[in-house]
Amino acid sequence: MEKICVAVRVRPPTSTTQDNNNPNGNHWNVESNRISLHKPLGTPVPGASHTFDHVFDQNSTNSGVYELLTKDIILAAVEGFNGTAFAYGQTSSGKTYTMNGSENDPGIISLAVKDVFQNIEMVKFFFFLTFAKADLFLIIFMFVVLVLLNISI
Ligand SMILES: Nc1ncnc2c1ncn2[C@@H]1O[C@H](COP(=O)(O)OP(=O)(O)OP(=O)(O)O)[C@@H](O)[C@H]1O
Repeated sequence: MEKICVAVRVRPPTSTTQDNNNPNGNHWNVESNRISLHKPLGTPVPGASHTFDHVFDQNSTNSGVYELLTKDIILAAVEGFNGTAFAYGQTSSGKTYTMNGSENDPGIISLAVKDVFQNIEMVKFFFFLTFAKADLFLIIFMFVVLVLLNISI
């Protein structure tokens, strides 16, 4: 993952931003990692086409955004690296929705917290396995030594 990653997420249109002439209901056209303003439909507005590291269209989900942009930051944070994920945009653009989410589509914060605890549990489990294995090895070793001592006596 790059050190800094900038992504744009298009939110579904509201009744005031709805563009009924456009099949996806808004003026924004998303192609791969490029977003362009088309107004009217099929007419790109000059100078209003930009590329980003990622562009999520209006059908994207919070978990999709999390998987692509934030999961790696969280996994690195558990290993001790610093990382930040933040949402920026005009009012009602969907920052809170993306961060907090809804019941059906939990947001970045809850997915991140879940992953942090899941990772801690996994680290604890491997830690336990490592020491349990070491203990078992020691017990078998002592048993073999005792048996050998017994035989030689
Ligand atoms: N991707 C989305 N899918 C469905 N609904 C969305 C989406 N993004 C935003 N909304 C809805 O749009 C409304 C405004 O979104 P939200 O509150 O997240 O905006 P905001 O950027 O946090 O605004 P503000 O800066 O005013 O706090 C909310 O009702 C939210 O549920």
